[in-house]
Amino acid sequence: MSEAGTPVFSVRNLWKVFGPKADRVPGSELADLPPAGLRERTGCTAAVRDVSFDVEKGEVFVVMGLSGSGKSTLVRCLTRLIEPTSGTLAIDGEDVLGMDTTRLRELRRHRAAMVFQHFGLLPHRTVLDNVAYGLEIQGLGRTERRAKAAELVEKVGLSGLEDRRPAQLSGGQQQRVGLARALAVDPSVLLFDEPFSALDPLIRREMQDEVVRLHREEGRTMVFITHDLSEALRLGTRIALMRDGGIVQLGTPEEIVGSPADDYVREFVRDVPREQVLTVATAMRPPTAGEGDSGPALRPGATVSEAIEAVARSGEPVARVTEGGRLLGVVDHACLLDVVAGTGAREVTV
Ligand SMILES: Nc1ncnc2c1ncn2[C@@H]1O[C@H](COP(=O)(O)OP(=O)(O)OP(=O)(O)O)[C@@H](O)[C@H]1O
Repeated sequence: MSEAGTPVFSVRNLWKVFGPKADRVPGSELADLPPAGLRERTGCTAAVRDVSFDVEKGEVFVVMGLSGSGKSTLVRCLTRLIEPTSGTLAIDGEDVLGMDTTRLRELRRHRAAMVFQHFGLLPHRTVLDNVAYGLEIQGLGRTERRAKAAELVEKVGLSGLEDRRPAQLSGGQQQRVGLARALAVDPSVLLFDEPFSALDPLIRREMQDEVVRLHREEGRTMVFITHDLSEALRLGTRIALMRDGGIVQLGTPEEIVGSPADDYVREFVRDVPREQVLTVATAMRPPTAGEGDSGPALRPGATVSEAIEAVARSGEPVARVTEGGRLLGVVDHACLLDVVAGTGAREVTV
């Protein structure tokens, strides 16, 4: 159990193997075969391979990886839309693998709402009725559910479009309806399966901002699948980077970019502008005598890029990193340039 209390999801040694006699793979010597070898010997694919992690309350947990790395299978296992082959899985401390069909239905409807890439809206219903749909299933009366739906339509920025049908909306607007519908049931966790990948870049960016805003305002727990690194870095509190069914690294964006776990991750993040992800808390050094007296003050979470701007604007040689009035360290030109150049920057401790 973590400081934040019971995790929303707690996943241990989870496997999903597709193919004949899949059960024999986890825990046997077959489990150590590389994907091609496993396929050759058994005809099986290990889409999720011995994966363990917790999703903490209030975080945006991003599952990232290339096509075929196992992202969708993993997230579908969380609500047993795909049945795991082995392992353990709990939501809010309750065993998911032991749930009967009624409890599972309740889990998918109320506790873990999914937002898909293809919006799955009902074409003959209006925006308002699409949003109210989840509440109808929950058995809420008509007046009550329309009032609640109107509130959510406003929350996702669709006021004025309540009476339109899905075909009369843009892709981004349709995705907002999908989002409002998922929010309507007030789930403990929202699961997003590449929800924005079909949208054009500007709208996609707008929807990402929407997710950031919703997260900030409501602190809702989210699990977000993407194959897009910049999306993962923008949205993720933590990122699980998958390869061949396994998690190769699980960490904050700063940990993944600042301390890649292996060459694969290093290659993956090679083109990321480090100064936009790494923070002054990582780049700073202890002050020498008198250095703490002047220079712009930054919070430890400020990015190196923000620090460069602050130092340049102030004309001072250093910026101070402070928290609650306390001086934590300073960043000078050399510290900041080290990060940009990727030279000698302190490793981020995980
Ligand atoms: N029903 C299935 N039967 C057999 N193999 C499957 C099945 N579903 C997925 N796989 C395989 O499992 C692996 C992981 O697939 P998955 O769809 O989870 O990956 P993904 O990372 O979500 O990919 P994408 O980004 O392309 O959606 C792939 O090798 C895929 O071919």
